[in-house]
Amino acid sequence: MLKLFTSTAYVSHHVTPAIRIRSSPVKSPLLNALTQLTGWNRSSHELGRRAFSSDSEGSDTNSSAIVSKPNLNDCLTLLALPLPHKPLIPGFYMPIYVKDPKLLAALQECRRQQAPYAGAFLLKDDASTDSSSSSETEEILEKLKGKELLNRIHEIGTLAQISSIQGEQVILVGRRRLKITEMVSEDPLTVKVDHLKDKPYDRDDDVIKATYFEVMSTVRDVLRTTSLWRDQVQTYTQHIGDFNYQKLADFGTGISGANKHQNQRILEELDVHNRLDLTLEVVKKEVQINNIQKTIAKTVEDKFSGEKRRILLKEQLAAIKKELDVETDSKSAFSEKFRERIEPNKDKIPKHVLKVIEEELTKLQLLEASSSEYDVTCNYLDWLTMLPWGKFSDENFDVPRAEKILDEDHYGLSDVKERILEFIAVGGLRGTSQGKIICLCGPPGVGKTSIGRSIARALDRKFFRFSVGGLSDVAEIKGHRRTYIGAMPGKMVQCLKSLGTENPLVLIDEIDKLGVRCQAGDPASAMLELLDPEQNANFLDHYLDVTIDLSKVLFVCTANMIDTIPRPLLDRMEVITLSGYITDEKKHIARDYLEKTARRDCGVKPEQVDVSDAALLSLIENYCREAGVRNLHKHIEKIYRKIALKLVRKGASAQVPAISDTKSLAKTDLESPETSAEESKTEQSGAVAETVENFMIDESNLSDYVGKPIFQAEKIYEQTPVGVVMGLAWTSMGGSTLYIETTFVEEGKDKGGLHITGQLGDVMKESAEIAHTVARRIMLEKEPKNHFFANSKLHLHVPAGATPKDGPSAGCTMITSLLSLAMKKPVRKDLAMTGEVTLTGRILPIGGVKEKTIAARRSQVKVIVFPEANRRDFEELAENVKEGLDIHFVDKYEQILELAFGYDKSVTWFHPLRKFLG
Ligand SMILES: Nc1ncnc2c1ncn2[C@@H]1O[C@H](COP(=O)(O)OP(=O)(O)OP(=O)(O)O)[C@@H](O)[C@H]1O
Repeated sequence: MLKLFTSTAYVSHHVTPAIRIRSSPVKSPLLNALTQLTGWNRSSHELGRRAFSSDSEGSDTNSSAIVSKPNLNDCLTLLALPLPHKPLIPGFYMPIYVKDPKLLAALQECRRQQAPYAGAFLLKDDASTDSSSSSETEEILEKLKGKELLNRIHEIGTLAQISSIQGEQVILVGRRRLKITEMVSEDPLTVKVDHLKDKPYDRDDDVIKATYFEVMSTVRDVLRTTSLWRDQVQTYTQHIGDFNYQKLADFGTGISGANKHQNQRILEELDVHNRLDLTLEVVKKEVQINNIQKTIAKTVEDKFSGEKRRILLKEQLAAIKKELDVETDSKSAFSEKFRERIEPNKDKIPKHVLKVIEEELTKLQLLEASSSEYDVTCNYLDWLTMLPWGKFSDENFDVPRAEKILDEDHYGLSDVKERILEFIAVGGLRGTSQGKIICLCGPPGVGKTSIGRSIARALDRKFFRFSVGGLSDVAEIKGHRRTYIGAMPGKMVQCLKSLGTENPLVLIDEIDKLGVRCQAGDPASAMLELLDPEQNANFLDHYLDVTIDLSKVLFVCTANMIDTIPRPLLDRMEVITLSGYITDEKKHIARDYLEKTARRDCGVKPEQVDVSDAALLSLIENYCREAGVRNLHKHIEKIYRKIALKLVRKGASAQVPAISDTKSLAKTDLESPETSAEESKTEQSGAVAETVENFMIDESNLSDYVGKPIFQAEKIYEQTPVGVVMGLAWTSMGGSTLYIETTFVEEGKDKGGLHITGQLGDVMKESAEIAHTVARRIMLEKEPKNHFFANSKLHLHVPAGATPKDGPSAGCTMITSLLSLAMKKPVRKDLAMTGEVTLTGRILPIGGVKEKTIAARRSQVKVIVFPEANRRDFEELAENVKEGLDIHFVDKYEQILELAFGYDKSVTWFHPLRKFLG
């Protein structure tokens, strides 16, 4: 029996509830017809002609095996069966459900009378009903009878063989095309029909042939994708006959997913070529749908396999990470890590911190691992648990050891060292050195930072340095709030984390250059909170959000001047001044420290270079006059670099040991001069030493190494001319000498006046005016007839004109310069002076006594005049600074007159003054 599973075909594309048959596919193997179909090509055309040459009548003959009785042509009056969803294509099965008992009985009667045929007609769409609702369509079918039904069905349909009737289910097999001609009876609807014949066509027409081949090839494509249809081919050809043009068209339509209208249209088409065209359209669409279906299936499959692969890889990665102990991304691993960190010193962690850690750990468990909040919490916990809660390095208050360390690292600075030792001694007695902020103040390069490092070494504390020069963002000190993206804790928390102890020595560099209050906050207040011993036991970093105890931290600040340090900060500091080095000190530092470091850094052996004392002196005097030694260090390095190059060029490098050897040698030099001397002696005695080149650097060839001298002598005049006096000034770079020059411009009755130049600040300008008034008064007192000041226009200048200057301390120098001009007498040789003067001629104290003394020595000054009030400052100076100087302390200007001009016995009005001075 023929079994074509139209229902299965519909299931794949159209779910048709009315057709509820579920038959199992035919299990017979692929037969020749399939082979023929799938292997069909143009070369087998002849075969094709033979196979498909039979016409529809012929096919009827072929199919007589199943439709043996009666002759189909006799079936002209038939029961009309309405089909709700699809017309019946000839050659295909269709199960239908007949609920009308009358119709069912009539159908059974037909079967019994050996004329098992009926007409199957597609129900037309009704505009008033929703054709898509199959249940409604069935209801309508039940109600429609007679004429009404006739009007609702298409007049062209199919002669259907009633294959079987089981209960309500009737299985029909399409045989031929029919057309209703008239109604015979109403219930059940019986009609008269004409059997339709295809229009005649030319089988050898190229176009129809080509269309046929195209339909064939497309059907083959459809069959390739659906194995089910392959079986249908076999069955179809077996029972209906080979594929002629018409049958191929019907077969293509039957297996396609075309809708009922397309199917009906093809059914009604009697022109074979047109029918083939229409079939081609629907099978092509079928191929397209199949392709889309394949793509969708593949995408879904890929997606599934990709996702599965990802999960698998993730699991593998987690396992590998766990194995390598780098498991960090899972919640439990993180929590475990944080717990492991806090567990050993849980008792030392402050309670409030421990509480926050626990809270955050609980929160971590509730968060989604992919959320940003999760990352923030992890980072926060990382910081909290990494801090050295309750960890301290043991402090060392051994004063002799500290003294040794300080001496080892720095030459001189005895007063500074003494202050530091006092500090350590106090710390030893108290058992702690906290609660103090040391501020090392002095010009650049005097060793403030390196002293800070030495203090840390002496106390056995860890060292951390951060510069606050120009810092204006408070977040640098106090951290960002955690809500900001990329938030970080402040410098202090970073310091504690990196050092791992709660009591390091923190060097805050350039505190005098702290940024000003701005939008980002007031850095001075933040610094105060950080440094103040009263406040810093509960320092609150914005990021950490829990208070931390910084009272154990020893803060050392450095500054170039104290004037710009915020007052509240300065108040809490213990200022230690480093005022710069005199030539002699610089010489020692250069010899014992800088030369050794430079030698080590350049890989030169001690016996290869000899820098003479005179060369060093010239270097200090003519190249590196500043208070510190950083520039001197650079110049010495320059010399050694040039020597290294010369050595290499001359091939001496062959004898110079490898860099690492020289480094270790140089290091030994630094650590123990005696050992290095011995070593070098031994080497000198060896064969290598004989070949080593020796460079001698003295005053004469110094410029070959460091270029032309930068400084001319500060001393412009051997003997200061009339109207010129040497003053002493202080700058943040150290002390310096400066000349005050006054000259006569023009004379005229009551034309007396003073013109001032030299980039002087307001204070210094006022000072010059005061000096003019005081000088005029003194002259009037001593020589009433001298009207020099009243009638002379004068000009006062302070070189160098490009350098801005200010301050009152040049007052006495200006008066002396004016008087020298008035008296036309130069002041005594080698004299320098400093001191503020009041209008009544009193001398007020000045600052920078040490720097000024050092500057005076540098300019070969022998006699210095200081205010009486500065006597103590001077007496505190080291002996080597004071040595060989003739210092005079004055509190009235008249005393300076005697010192400056007393050498000239012709000035009679000095004598009473000399008596006064004793
Ligand atoms: N008394 C000294 N003995 C030995 N070396 C010294 C001495 N003073 C300074 N130095 C050396 O001079 C160099 C510069 O010192 P340092 O950097 O400490 O200066 P600073 O005062 O901190 O300068 P700045 O104010 O510019 O920061 C360092 O190499 C230091 O070792």
